[in-house]
This record gives sequence, C-alpha cells and structure tokens, in this order.
Amino acid sequence: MSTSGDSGAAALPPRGVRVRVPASTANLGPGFDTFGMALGRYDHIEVRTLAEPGLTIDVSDAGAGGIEDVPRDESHLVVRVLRRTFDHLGVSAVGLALRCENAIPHARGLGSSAAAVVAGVAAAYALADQPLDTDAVLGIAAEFEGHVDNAAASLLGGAVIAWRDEGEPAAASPAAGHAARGGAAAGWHAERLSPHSEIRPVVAIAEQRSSTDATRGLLPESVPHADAVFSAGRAALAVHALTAAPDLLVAATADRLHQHYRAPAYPATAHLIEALRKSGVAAAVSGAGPTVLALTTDGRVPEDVDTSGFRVVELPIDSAGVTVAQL
Ligand SMILES: Nc1ncnc2c1ncn2[C@@H]1O[C@H](COP(=O)(O)OP(=O)(O)OP(=O)(O)O)[C@@H](O)[C@H]1O
Ligand SMILES: N[C@@H](CCO)C(=O)O
Repeated sequence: MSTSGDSGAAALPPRGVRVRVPASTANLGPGFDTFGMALGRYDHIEVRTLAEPGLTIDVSDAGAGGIEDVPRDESHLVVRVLRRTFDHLGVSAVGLALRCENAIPHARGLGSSAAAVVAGVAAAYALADQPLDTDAVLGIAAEFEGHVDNAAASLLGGAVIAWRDEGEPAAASPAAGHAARGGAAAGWHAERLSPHSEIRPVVAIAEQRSSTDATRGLLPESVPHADAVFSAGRAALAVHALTAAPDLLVAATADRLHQHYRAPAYPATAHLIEALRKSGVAAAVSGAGPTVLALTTDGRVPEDVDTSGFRVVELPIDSAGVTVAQL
C-alpha cells in the first residue's frame, strides 16, 4: 500500500469483493429499535478499488421494484459508507467502481438502507484486508441509521437483540464462572438468537412506500408507564417465543410503543395486522412499515383475510448474515 492524497491514508491496491447481504425485519412487535430478524432476500454489491481516480456506479433492479431515486454519485449510500469505513480503517481508494444488484424493496420496512450500510462496511473491511469487527460495524451503522436493529440482523443473520451502552462501568465482580460482557464501552452491541426451526416468516409487502424518518416523526417523546410495562413483558416473552415456544408468538408480538402512533401513515397496514391477529396470526409492522410481518408456522396467511394492496411472500429466516467473497 502507498499513501495518497493530503490525508496520508494508505491507498488500497486494485482489488475487488462481492458481498451478499440479507434483508431484515425489525421490532417484531414489542422490541422497538431492539429486535431484528434476517430474511432470505438478498442485495449483492461488487466493489473494486482502481488505480486511476474516478467513481462509477451501476445499479440494477434485481427485484427491488423501483430504484430510480437512488443516486449515481458520491451521495449513493453505499459510497458514503465505503468512504466512512475507509476513514475509520485509515485507508483510501484512488478510484472506485460499484455495482449494486438490488432485490430488497426500498422504503417498505425490509431494511434496505441498513443492508446497504452493512454491505458497504463489510466490503470496505474486506478490501482493507481487515477482519470484520461486529461492534465497529454497528457503530458505523448507527451513524447512518440512528439505530441498529436491522443492521445487526443483516450483519449476523438469525434473530438479534441490539442494545446501546452509554458507558456504564463494567461490573466489578461478574457472576461466578461468567466473564462480564457489555457495560464497558459506550456504543451499540448485538446478541444473536437462534430462532425456533418451526417459525416461517411471511411478509405482506405494501405497494405504498413510507420513509422511516417520516414515521419516526410520529412517535411521542414519552409513553405511559403502563405501556412501558406492557412492552417489557411482551419483549421478554418474545425471546422465549422466538427461540422455544412459537405458540406464544401472538401474545409476544403485541406492541404499544410505536405501531398505533404510526398507523395514520398507513391505515391499510394497521387494518391488515388487526385482521391477521384476530385470525390467530402473529402479525406486526415490519420495521417502520408499511410492510406487514407475520410469524407463522405454516408459511401462509388465512385465505379469508383480505391482503389486497400487498404482495404476500414467504421469506425464510437467513442464518448466515452478510457474506463476502474476493473477486
Ligand atoms: N440499496 C440501497 N442503495 C442505495 N440507497 C438505498 C438503498 N437502500 C435504501 N437506500 C436509501 O434509503 C431510503 C430508504 O430508507 P428507509 O430507511 O426509509 O427504508 P428501508 O431501509 O427500506 O426500510 P426500514 O428501515 O423501515 O426497514 C431509500 O429511499 C434510498 O434513498
Ligand atoms: N426500529 C426502527 C426500524 C426502522 O427500520 C423503527 O421502527 O423506526
């Protein structure tokens, strides 16, 4: 590696990587900004570092359905993430070529932006020949997303619990036989759960788009204490239901922290969730919506529930998370 530009950062030699990154669903009902689950629909990106200056971006629609608004310049999300991660690693690229094959629908609640961020960070680490560091990836994802529930799922696969540490000192005397984890460094962390093998997620993908920023704007500053208590109980129950007791999923996916505040932005989503839950299906808003997530054990939604306006698809739980191959 040689150094380049005024920054003194080591310029990466020409090489390329191909990254596969899964979609994700977040919140899973009561775990607002906390629970995520990786889903088996994938974006692929190829990134090449070039010896000559310049930036080329090629974006193709591999099933995302509507990627016209994605920029083809330095403001492209993956390019911004690559640059940020190169800075973090103390390296730089003289020229860059990016190819994106987008299959995850944008602005529907299936974590497309988090997948783009995770793919960009993973590509940058591989190009710099560095092993991926989970907490560092989550830290960069938080800079772009503000929360890391989707990103942790796309990174790790399976179901995840993401949490933020505000720098409390680590426990002086960890419980006997257990090393203390968390509590030392401020920042985001995530723990992976192995979902029960009978859980078969089905998503009802809305035709309508909805921006995460816009619907976060509908949330109140504070919630009633009774709703916080309700959420703590259901989120705890959800860990058990997701890993060991899928028969508890309907109770475990009930939410009082965000869904009803956001419902005016997408009434059809709210109606579909109500109809599914009345039929005994564990349904919740997928991420910030408007897609509906149903956690089933048969991969179907009842035929008498009206799903018009939505494309209903079974998506398996992805267990690999992001993967990277050298080109
Ligand atoms: N693969 C991508 N490449 C480039 N830009 C993207 C990509 N995915 C998302 N974006 C940008 O992020 C915006 C959507 O972000 P938003 O967070 O609102 O939705 P989402 O990530 O699809 O859903 P959610 O976060 O609710 O699960 C898009 O309009 C686009 O500008
Ligand atoms: N937890 C986030 C997920 C958005 O992708 C939200 O509900 O706003």
